[in-house]
Amino acid sequence: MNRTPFRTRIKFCGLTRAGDVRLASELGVDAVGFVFAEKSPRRLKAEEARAMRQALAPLVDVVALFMDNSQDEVREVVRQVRPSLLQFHGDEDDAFCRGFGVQYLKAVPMGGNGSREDGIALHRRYPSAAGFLFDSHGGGESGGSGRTFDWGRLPAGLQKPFVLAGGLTPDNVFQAVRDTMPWGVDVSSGIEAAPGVKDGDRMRRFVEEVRRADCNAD
Ligand SMILES: O=C(O)c1ccccc1NCC(=O)[C@H](O)[C@H](O)COP(=O)(O)O
Repeated sequence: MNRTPFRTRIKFCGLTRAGDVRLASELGVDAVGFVFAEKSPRRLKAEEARAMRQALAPLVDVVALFMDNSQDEVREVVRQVRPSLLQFHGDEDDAFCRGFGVQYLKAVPMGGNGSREDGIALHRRYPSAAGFLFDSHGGGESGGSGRTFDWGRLPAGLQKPFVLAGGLTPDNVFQAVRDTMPWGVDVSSGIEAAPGVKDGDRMRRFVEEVRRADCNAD
């Protein structure tokens, strides 16, 4: 039985309820994402995220997600929530993203008819990034859309880990992992009953399907 070279990491994003945070931990996800982007229906206040952090089991990371938030807003979330990773979804540059003393992922818009991103150019633009998150939004648009993009447009020449996002569900994530072999996968809408309200059965099935893809157990 051939296996993927490593265990595909899983990030559940846009959690707003402590019970969903606890269940995500127990299902074995690697990270939960708290959204602080202003336009998001899943947006949290720093103190809400800090409180929800208490529901996390050990060995599960917190990712704080921003979209062109101010430096003060990011600093306040870092102070209160203590995320292990930041995710920047807007037009933030490398100098801004690395300015908080926390590793970061840069979200890369793959929606619209933009030209295929060049991996080398991405590394030059974001030399401090720990990795990239390729998502289905267009430039300047929010994430959490529930839409996929053409995975064949993922850039070549990437030297850093990448996370695949955008419209993943329990029904397509097996193929997404097999087709793209990402470092990790990220999901929000695909495990929801409503924006910010996660569905336990969809959460469980999503994790099972990623594990099945890793074991290549067709
Ligand atoms: O999730 C949001 O509401 C959101 C709002 C503004 C900027 C980014 C946002 N989410 C970014 C994420 O990492 C999502 O998990 C990602 O876009 C995938 O979302 P989905 O297609 O719903 O699985």
